[in-house]
Amino acid sequence: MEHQAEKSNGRHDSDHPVVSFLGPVSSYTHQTALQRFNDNEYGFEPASSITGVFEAVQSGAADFGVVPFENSTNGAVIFTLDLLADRQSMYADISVCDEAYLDVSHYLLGHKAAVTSSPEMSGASTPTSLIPSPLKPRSKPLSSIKHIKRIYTHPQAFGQCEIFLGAYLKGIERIDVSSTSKAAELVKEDKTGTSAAIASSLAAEIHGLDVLAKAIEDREDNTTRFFILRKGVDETAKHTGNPTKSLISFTVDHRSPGALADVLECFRNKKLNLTSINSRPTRIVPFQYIFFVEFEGSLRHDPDGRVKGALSDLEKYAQSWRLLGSWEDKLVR
Ligand SMILES: O=C(O)C(=O)C[C@]1(C(=O)O)C=C[C@@H](O)C=C1
Repeated sequence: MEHQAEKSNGRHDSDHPVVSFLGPVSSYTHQTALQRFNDNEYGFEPASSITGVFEAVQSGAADFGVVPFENSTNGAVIFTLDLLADRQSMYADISVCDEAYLDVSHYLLGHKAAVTSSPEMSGASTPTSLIPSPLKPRSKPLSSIKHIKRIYTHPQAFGQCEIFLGAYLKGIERIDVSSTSKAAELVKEDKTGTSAAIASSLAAEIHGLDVLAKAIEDREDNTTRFFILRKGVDETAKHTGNPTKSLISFTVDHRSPGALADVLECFRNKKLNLTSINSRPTRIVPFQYIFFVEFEGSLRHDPDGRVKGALSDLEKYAQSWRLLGSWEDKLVR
């Protein structure tokens, strides 16, 4: 039976706008794309990297792009921040037009050991003076995983499963790959049966892998936030009356004391709540940064002019800045 998510559906006719996502199929980004865009109305195209999604949107090969932005357990997705930093002005037309949240539950996938014994290990770490009360993993292996010699996944997923990995797979080689679904693909290809992937239950179904452990994420509330990208701004979009958020990037003069505080003050003065702040190296001068600030509000619906006011004040303190987009706040509080 073909799974709905097995199709990247490859529709390219003008009737179907194309959505580019970090693939291959069954990645969490793919699942988010399917959740956000109706399968009958859109074509879905996997990209092999987050860069590929940005390129597809900037070139017009795709109408929309879906990229991970941050995870509630492990923080910012630096690949996406680096692309939004756009140091070489390669993605000048890209804007963030929406966000989507996905509950992320990771599975350990692989091939069951030829002789299946019980899962032996208790998962209880020995308390040490340094860690007197080690955290207990939320789940345990369903069968023995003693044969596992290497684990593949996306670096974000490793960071979300540290307790389980520390308890049951300590010291096992970790191999970073471009997505969790790529990891599942590689494990399927490894005929030695000694590789495992951290990926979704959907990836297990699609690649026909054995589930060695379920729900191995450190926290039950593990959630990833994704951005929806498009080229330019949809001037026809109607304001729904729901709360909005915006994202800007900026640089400041690093020799000027308080320059960053001055920029942040622009938002405080206009009573605009900040919802996230991140930074990445400029890669021009060591230890100088491009900052990202997300705030509640939108320039396109700004009845009391607070956003306009903050952005015009910011002109005085930022060396350079860019409004990366505004969208409807989708966080369920
Ligand atoms: O690897 C995937 O499946 C992805 O869609 C990427 C990604 C991420 O970069 O955060 C998405 C959700 C999870 O947080 C882990 C990985």
